[in-house]
Amino acid sequence: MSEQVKVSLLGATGSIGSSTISILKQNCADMPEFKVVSLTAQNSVQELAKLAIETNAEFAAIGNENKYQELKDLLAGTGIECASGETGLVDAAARQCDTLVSAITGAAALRPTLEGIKQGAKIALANKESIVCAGVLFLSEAKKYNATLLPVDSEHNAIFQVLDNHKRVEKLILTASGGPFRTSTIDEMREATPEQAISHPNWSMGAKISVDSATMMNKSLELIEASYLFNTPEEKIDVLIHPQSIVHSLVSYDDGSVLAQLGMPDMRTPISYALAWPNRMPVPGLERLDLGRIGSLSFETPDDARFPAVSLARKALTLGAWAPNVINAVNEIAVDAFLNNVIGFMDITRTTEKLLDRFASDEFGAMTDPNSFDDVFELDGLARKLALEAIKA
Ligand SMILES: NC(=O)C1=CN([C@@H]2O[C@H](COP(=O)(O)OP(=O)(O)OC[C@H]3O[C@@H](n4cnc5c(N)ncnc54)[C@H](OP(=O)(O)O)[C@@H]3O)[C@@H](O)[C@H]2O)C=CC1
Ligand SMILES: CC(=O)[C@@H](O)[C@H](O)COP(=O)(O)O
Ligand SMILES: [Mn+2]
Repeated sequence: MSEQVKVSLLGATGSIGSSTISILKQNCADMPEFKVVSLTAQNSVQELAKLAIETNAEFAAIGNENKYQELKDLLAGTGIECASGETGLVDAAARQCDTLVSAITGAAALRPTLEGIKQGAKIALANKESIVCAGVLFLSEAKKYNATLLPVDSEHNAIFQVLDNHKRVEKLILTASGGPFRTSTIDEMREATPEQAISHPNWSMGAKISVDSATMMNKSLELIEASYLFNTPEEKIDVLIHPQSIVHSLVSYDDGSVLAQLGMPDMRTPISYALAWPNRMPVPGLERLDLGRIGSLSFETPDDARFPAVSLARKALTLGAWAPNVINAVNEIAVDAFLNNVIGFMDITRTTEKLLDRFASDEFGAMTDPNSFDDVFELDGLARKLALEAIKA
């Protein structure tokens, strides 16, 4: 493989961002030659500048406008162009590249990711919130601009790797670690601190997705993500607790075959798969799976009483395309409130369910599916406003 692959990376300073940079900087035989186009961050201006210089990027954008001057100063004399604010992030995504890695947290990724789609880039999609909140519109936009969506989320990447005949699929089976409270009682979960909630047993990830794993809202978002990405109704998607996070997901077919993708819990595998697709590339420093050493893998059915988030996803998909947008927006506000010690751990899912029920009630009349991205942004804003009010009340 000698062709140069131009890559832009939204969310370069995060967990996915740093795993991606480590792949891009790998120096080994039989891998594509990568050229970094744009990098972005929200606040981590020094880290962003350092990464831009190290990777010889063309362009760096910082979301927080107050950090623009600092970024400019840090990049002075390097020839690296820079920008700030949401328009800066969108400009970063608008630069011509082959692959755009979407790794910003939350629905904030939607506008810049859509810009990458408009450029017809391959979208290595780690961010799940953008497809959850915009659903079919997001897919239609990708189709319209001939942009290929390559799932990076480990479960969806696993399914993508083993899904060979959609017509013969009986079930998609998403594995879930169960998070740090898999064996905790409800009383213990009520008292859970942010520090405990972000201590994921297997994966090292950003705070928001770590809390989502702890409530299992991550699996809720992933069920919706899988439903849209693989055009599969919720009743054909199962969730299976697998505490070791070695089997990343499974697909069962109507001839009785079940295909799974396995590997150590390390995001460099799905990231490299997306970057090299339709080929594969080596990842030399990554620990290899040794099942003999691991000995046994275990599986459990999820406990809906302690983790009601998965049922919430099913309910949302049944209600209509507006509902995943609402649960995503409310969850973002509730997770933030939990991390700032404003609400308790169990209040995260409770607030989300309460707001979903409110939007589904007569108070809002018959909710309709969004016709445009403006509709998506408007509902996202309203759900956030009402969630904040509910939390303050
Ligand atoms: N981490 C993982 O293993 C996995 C992550 N994902 C998904 O990937 C996405 C990123 O997760 P992760 O890397 O863990 O998150 P992190 O919190 O580690 O990193 C988030 C990145 O996005 C930037 N960012 C945060 N908020 C904003 C905003 N409002 N506008 C613009 N940029 C912003 C951050 O910049 P700054 O540093 O300046 O704050 C940082 O670069 C999420 O959607 C997550 O669900 C999916 C599967 C696995
Ligand atoms: C690595 C990844 O894809 C995460 O989404 C991970 O799956 C989180 O673990 P949970 O299975 O605990 O949600
Ligand atoms: Mn995942």
